[in-house]
Amino acid sequence: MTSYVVRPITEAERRPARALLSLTLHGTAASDEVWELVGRSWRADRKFGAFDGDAIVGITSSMGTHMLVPGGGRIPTAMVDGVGVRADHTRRGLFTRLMRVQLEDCAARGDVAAALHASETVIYGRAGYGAATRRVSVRVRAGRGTVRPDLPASGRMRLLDAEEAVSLVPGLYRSIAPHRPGMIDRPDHWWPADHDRLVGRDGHLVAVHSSASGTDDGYVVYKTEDARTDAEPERGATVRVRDLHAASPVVAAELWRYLLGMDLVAEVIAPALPLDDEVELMLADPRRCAVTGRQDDLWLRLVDVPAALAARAYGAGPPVLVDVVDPLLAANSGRYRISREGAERVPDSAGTAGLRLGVDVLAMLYLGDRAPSTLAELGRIEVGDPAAPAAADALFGTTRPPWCGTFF
Ligand SMILES: CC(=O)SCCNC(=O)CCNC(=O)[C@H](O)C(C)(C)COP(=O)(O)OP(=O)(O)OC[C@H]1O[C@@H](n2cnc3c(N)ncnc32)[C@H](O)[C@@H]1OP(=O)(O)O
Repeated sequence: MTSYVVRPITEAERRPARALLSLTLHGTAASDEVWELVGRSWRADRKFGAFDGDAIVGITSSMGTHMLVPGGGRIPTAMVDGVGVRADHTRRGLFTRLMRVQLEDCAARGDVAAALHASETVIYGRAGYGAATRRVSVRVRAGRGTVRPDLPASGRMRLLDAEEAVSLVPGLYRSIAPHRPGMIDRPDHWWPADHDRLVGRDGHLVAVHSSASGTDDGYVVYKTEDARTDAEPERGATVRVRDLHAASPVVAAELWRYLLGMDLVAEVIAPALPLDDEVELMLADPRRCAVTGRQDDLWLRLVDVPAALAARAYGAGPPVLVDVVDPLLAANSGRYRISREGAERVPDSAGTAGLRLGVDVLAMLYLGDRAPSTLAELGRIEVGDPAAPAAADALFGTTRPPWCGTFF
């Protein structure tokens, strides 16, 4: 029986740990050229490995940042950016051990939440994560005049070279986002692997919109794939949007006008837009836009439930007593009073709980994505007071659905 050691990785183990992650995700280890950028994002800090002797066979990794919550507050958040166990060591409890060590480390650092994009939906619920934001994928048939001609055209678009794309976009992202719950600050070391590498080595392009007064107010990172063949020379290219942020819907429309109006382009695919995205409202013929998918996006784990509940704002609704159950981080389990004025922990003897729910389910309603009443009807929340689900809907509901808008 193998006895594994779970511990922080050392500086020298960074590259093998990254190669392991790639292996578990069926990718290939970074070449020296790619590692030059990826390595800058892959710090030893906040990484835990599971070791079989000297060999690293499991990894979990995160970066520290802040996430916007309803009401405009920001909570310290761990962006969990890499989890994997080597195929010949799975189903022996290594993931379970790695999650526990990572969450304890997050709690010790003062992270109020941890967040990730899951490769599969069945994995993270057992560690207390819940799907907290969703995204839609759209495909728009391209062509000039696709964007409504009456939409006011303003400012201009310009294409950046790779060097400008590396130096300009981080500041532009900071000036435009985050503006809705679920969005995060992008740490400095997020950029080398997830932006610089794409624009420098992977053929992604960046187009920036500036207003009539010359202020940059939107950008899109995209890649084109030429689909023309000898048999189908008229077939246009596909444009894949990687990252699009705009200071207003009018600026977003200008970015779409640019993408859809490029020569030799047949379609534009954007795989990670907010649930309430307005692309079809920008089009002369809304049916040129097909929603091709809708799925979970950010999975959230409330590490410090009292701090998380206190950090967000609540809508107008009668107060509700909520019992939270957290088998992994037991300090979170207990009774909370949520009201328009805020949230506070109360003794278990204080009244009767209106709702009782797991910490994973709390994550699903924390940013406003899911209505407590729906989760109660589907048996995910126990109801102690029949008036509580509607009251919780009013308290937790937000005007716009949450969205992350950053892949990590
Ligand atoms: C943020 C990100 O990085 S997302 C990327 C996540 N990584 C991957 O998808 C890479 C491929 N998969 C893997 O590396 C591994 O299978 C992991 C990390 C998902 C799971 O690692 P393991 O060490 O096998 O998990 P562990 O043995 O702790 O399993 C715990 C429980 O989860 C279950 N489980 C684990 N993975 C899966 C899965 N993919 N599907 C269904 N159940 C699973 C196990 O059966 C076990 O259940 P039990 O407690 O009822 O017995």
